[in-house]
Amino acid sequence: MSHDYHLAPLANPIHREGPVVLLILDGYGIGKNEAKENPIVAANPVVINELVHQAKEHHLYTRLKAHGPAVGLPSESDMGNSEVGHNAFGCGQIYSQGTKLVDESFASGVIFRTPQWHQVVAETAAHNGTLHMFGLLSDGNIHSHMNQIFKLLDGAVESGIHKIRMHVLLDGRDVSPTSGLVYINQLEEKLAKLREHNVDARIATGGGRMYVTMDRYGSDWKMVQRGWELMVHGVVMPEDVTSEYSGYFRSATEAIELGRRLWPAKQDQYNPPFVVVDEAGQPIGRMQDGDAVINWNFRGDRAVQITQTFTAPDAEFTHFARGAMPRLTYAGLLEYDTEVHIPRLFLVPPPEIHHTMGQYLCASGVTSYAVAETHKYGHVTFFWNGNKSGCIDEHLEQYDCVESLPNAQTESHPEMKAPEVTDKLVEAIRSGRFRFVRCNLANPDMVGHTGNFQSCVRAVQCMNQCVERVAREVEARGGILIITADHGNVEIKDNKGSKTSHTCAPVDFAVRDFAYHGEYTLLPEGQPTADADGLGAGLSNVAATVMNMLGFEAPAVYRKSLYVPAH
Ligand SMILES: O=C(O)[C@H](O)COP(=O)(O)O
Ligand SMILES: [Mn+2]
Ligand SMILES: [Mn+2]
Repeated sequence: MSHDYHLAPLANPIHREGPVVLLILDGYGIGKNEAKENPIVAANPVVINELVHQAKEHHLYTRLKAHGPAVGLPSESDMGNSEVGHNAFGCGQIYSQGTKLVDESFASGVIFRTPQWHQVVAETAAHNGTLHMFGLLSDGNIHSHMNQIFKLLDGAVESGIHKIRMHVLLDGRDVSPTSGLVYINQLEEKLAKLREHNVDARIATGGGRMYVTMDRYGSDWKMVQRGWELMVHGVVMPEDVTSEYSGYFRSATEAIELGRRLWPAKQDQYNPPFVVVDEAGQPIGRMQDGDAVINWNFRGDRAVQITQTFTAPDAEFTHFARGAMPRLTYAGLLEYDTEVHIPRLFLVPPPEIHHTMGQYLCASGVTSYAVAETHKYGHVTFFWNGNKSGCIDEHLEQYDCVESLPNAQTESHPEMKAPEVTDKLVEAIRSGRFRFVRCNLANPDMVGHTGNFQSCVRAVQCMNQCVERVAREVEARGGILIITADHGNVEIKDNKGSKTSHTCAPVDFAVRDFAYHGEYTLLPEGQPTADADGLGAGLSNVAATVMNMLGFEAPAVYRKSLYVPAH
């Protein structure tokens, strides 16, 4: 039987003139009350603080868990991230996320019994080819994990593959900013062991993830081109070659150490690209007809473009000239886009997210609006809608995207495009056309990833101005404003720039209802929710809560609402 998406009305619904506006301050976690380590405290965002204060006074405040099992990740030590956070907001449930599904597939051995795995192995063997593997080299567990990379290597060797080339993207964004060599050393050790068993396994190319390969939402295809040239053609693009930095080295370590000496302030995420060459100066990992390629990242947003580059036919690929295309078998660790099916070949099926809030609201005739800048546009649309792009119902929904500045300008322009996103948001609220409005402001996260304390302070000050404008408009319309976040990031930094990653911090959930007459409160902080899993209030409890505010019963499959009617 098909699922009924009509929401039942709440027994005593509240009625508000204006919309319910959910403002996600991306990466704005709750940290220590210390100005020297918390840019939020240093910035003193009086409007946001006052909003939180008022919400607490009216019992319209709680804290939400935004990491670990509360968002479908394997353990309490897993920090939250935008994908799992926005999935949880948008679907009101907790699904086992990609990394967990991959771990489970390794544990059961299923991954190596799939026809897809056999295809990769068979194609490589049939052409006496090389298996190339690439992706983010760290244990950040947001896009990839070292343990999974090692298990793939073991599986390949057990399946009889005898030549492997690794193309590594240094992280420094989900792990500490210059930890790259730690992971390189671990990998080199592993590859040396494989070589002892007559497997020709080596690191062939590399570069920083935010300079090479891992673009998202089409914001900078040049990054993807750099990665393509490195991995496929064994070429460092001319703009990255100087008299001091040739781009071609005998090992990854040699390349990284030279980069560190030349640019001591550069973080791994921006590490210059390099190609490893043999004694004759020839790249050791250029891709050839009959080779196979595995992308070991499990998260989709930053894996889609490089995957398209590997797999799209000429007629469909317009982003740059790919040059001679070897015939390759390409597989993703996961399917990165479940709608367009990118890639066709993948080793572990991704989470299938059903019953999203958008499906229910559309079926119930609720109008909604979503806006963000490019860096986060897919978060508030694609991830929000259970990894589906586009509107669910174009008559009821409008999604807007404000074009981001290039990544490299985030640190020097910490306001990013927040003022422009706020313009759109305010306009949407003012239009009176939408009952539910959601917006992601990217700054606390994107600037947080630079690690620059002063930029973070400016980002938070900018957030404060944006929130002030939004609050004024929501007040004028007689609506409800909710401030929350998808995970922590900006709330802990230092003056050395050594903290660039997300955190396991909880986040605020603060409601400012401009026509409030005490009709409801929120379940107080620390109080168990009505959910059987005992996980406590988390991001996945937001959807049911918002549905109640919009005057509907939440679906039975959802985690429970935090909305507590007064009577
Ligand atoms: O991809 C990134 O930028 C980081 O690895 C994670 O950040 P996000 O989860 O906030 O997008
Ligand atoms: Mn985020
Ligand atoms: Mn982030």
